Amino acid sequence: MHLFVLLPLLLILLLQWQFAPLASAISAQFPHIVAAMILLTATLASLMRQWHWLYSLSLLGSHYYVVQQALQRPLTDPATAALSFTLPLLFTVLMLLLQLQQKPQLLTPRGVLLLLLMLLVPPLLLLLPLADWLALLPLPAAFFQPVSAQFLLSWGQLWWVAVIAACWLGLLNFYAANSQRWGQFAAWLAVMLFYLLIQQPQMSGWMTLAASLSLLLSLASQMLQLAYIDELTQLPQRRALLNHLSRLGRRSAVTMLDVDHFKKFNDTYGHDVGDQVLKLLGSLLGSERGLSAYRYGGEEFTLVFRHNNKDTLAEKLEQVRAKVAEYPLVIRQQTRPQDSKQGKQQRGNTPGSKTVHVTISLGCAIRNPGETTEQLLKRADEALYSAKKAGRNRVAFAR
Ligand SMILES: Nc1nc2c(ncn2[C@@H]2O[C@H](COP(=O)(O)OP(=O)(O)OP(=O)(O)O)[C@@H](O)[C@H]2O)c(=O)[nH]1
Repeated sequence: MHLFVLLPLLLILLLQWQFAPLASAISAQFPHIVAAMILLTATLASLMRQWHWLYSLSLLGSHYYVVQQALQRPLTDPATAALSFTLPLLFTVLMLLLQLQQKPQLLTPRGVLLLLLMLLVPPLLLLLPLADWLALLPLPAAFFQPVSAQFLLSWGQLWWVAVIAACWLGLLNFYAANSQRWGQFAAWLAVMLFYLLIQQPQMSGWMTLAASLSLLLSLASQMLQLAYIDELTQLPQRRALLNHLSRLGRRSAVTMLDVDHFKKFNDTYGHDVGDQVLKLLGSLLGSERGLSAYRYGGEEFTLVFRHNNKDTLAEKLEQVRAKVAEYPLVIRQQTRPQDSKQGKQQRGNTPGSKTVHVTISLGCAIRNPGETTEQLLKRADEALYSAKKAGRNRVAFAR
């Protein structure tokens, strides 16, 4: 869950209700502050070569521009009312498009097209006779009724916003979405909240500010993820391990573990299948309780324990070793037929998959008084070496 991306929204609402003088001092600088925040986030994203963030930031910017240009009039004006009905719908469609599709590289024809779409489509609405078109729609009058005198969002809008928010949240959770997707959801929610609170002064500025801050937070979280999390195994990597080791307590232990005969495994089944093994190992180790697992590099992993009880350690490590050794790895047939006709003929005739097992060796070192983490890691590595020498698929403790 990346619900922290909603923090700017909550803080801004709190600021408005509890610290009104500060809020009005900030809002006096709108729209400059809002534009600066969008530009700052876009600059950071570009510096980090995360170009695909520019799509949602452009959409946010162009939406804000249209709101500034055409939604500052009373909603009793039919053209303004029609725009306030259509613009959130268009914003939602474009945000969902960004959310659902694989984002292309920016400097490709598809990338440039997508960027132009995000920048130009919202302002295009200003040129269309929206009020005339809406009058032709066979929708019941209740659909356009405002929810209340305070909340001018119509019942129809409230319905679709609620349904989309619920489905979107469900999908984000179901697919364990990354922080960028959560950031886009938070940005969308902030913009929708603007339409709900459209009567309040400066709401478009506040909510666009909240949306861009959510995108900034999710960008920062993605960068941290890239710096600390290994993409293949989804375990924290060596940099995170060194960080952990730098604040390791006196009562602690470190285990180095390594897949046995992994070179041979790669040679036999291919590097891709080898990657699948590391991925699986990552998820097995990551779900173990009472330890912190890291990918040290290659096919080596490190487990850090916050205690130095040798019996408990031996029991736990033996459990891990056995779990990996007993886990059945299903390897799918690698050589696919070139054409589909041949494939149809082959289907069912060839053995489609095969089950294999891998084993790991583990070397554990319990921290000695006054020992540095480098010495501790070195002893764990030596213990691993002795486990390998003693025949592999076993746990060895350092002396
Ligand atoms: N598939 C895959 N293989 C990797 C990765 N990182 C390292 N390897 C392979 O891991 C193998 C490590 O081989 P060795 O260090 O010789 O060790 P081993 O074959 O496991 O033998 P022992 O450790 O002595 O049991 C090499 O073939 C590397 O190419 C990776 O990310 N993916």
